[in-house]
Amino acid sequence: MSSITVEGLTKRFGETVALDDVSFEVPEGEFVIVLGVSGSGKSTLLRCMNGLETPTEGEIRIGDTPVDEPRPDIAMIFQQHNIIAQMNAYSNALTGSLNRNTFLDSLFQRQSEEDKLQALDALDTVGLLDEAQQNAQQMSGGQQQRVGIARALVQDPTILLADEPVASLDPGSSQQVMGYLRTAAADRGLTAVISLHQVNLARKFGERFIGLRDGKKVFDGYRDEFDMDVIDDIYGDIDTEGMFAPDGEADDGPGSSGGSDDASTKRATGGGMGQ
Ligand SMILES: Nc1ncnc2c1ncn2[C@@H]1O[C@H](COP(=O)(O)OP(=O)(O)OP(=O)(O)O)[C@@H](O)[C@H]1O
Repeated sequence: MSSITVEGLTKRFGETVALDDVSFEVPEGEFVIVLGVSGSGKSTLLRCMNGLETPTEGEIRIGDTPVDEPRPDIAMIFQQHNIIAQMNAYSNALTGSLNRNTFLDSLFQRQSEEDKLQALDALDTVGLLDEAQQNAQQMSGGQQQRVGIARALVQDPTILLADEPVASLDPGSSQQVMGYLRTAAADRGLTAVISLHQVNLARKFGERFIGLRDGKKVFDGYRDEFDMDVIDDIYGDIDTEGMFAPDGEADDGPGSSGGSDDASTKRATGGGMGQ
């Protein structure tokens, strides 16, 4: 069972309350986007879910098992994808199998045929099979993040977490990466929790949304409830203009829901935005 339960999660760093009694459940296979301004607690939530931070109070469970350390069935994609620039896309993707192989086996690429096929399959999933032999340093930021997704898939997780995976990408690449993330999660039945700060990307690719504000959960609901009042609740007095990244001209990649992007339409027409 790869459902996620977050129960009464509080995380304090000294005097700072990064998360304040946050609870929610994510059923197996659901694709959830966490939204909030900088400092609202998104990274801390994902780091607790991945076992990288220990809750001050409360608990995270995968199925019935508490998460108290990083584990191979939970893959995490970061804003800085940390792929190895000198290695090609295939070798980078293959490092996702590190947890199943010794360091020496990995160093000399003595992984099993199954692991190697999995690396090629993961590159195919993110549209980079033809670039498998290309050095990562020659790839664009968006392609490098797609290699990061492939590496996470080779880990063979049941849970996929991504902390602002498109924060450093241009709008076109952001849409492509979100499309591939969505497709990868759907095709493999992964339970996915992705943090974002661009509202229009969230609306385009998300099905369920969790809003954090000052460490508290202020919204938890689905596309039909995620309206401008909710966006105001999450972002408060903050000017949300910059969070509506313009739509890119690049191909959206697979998985784009093509859902209406009326939030950005409202921005363009000046209607309904809380200031
Ligand atoms: N290791 C830490 N030590 C001290 N304070 C921390 C630490 N990590 C996070 N915080 C604080 O906890 C709060 C929530 O931070 P967090 O990084 O989770 O927010 P965020 O929504 O992910 O922001 P951003 O989008 O800027 O990454 C902030 O006030 C932050 O300064």
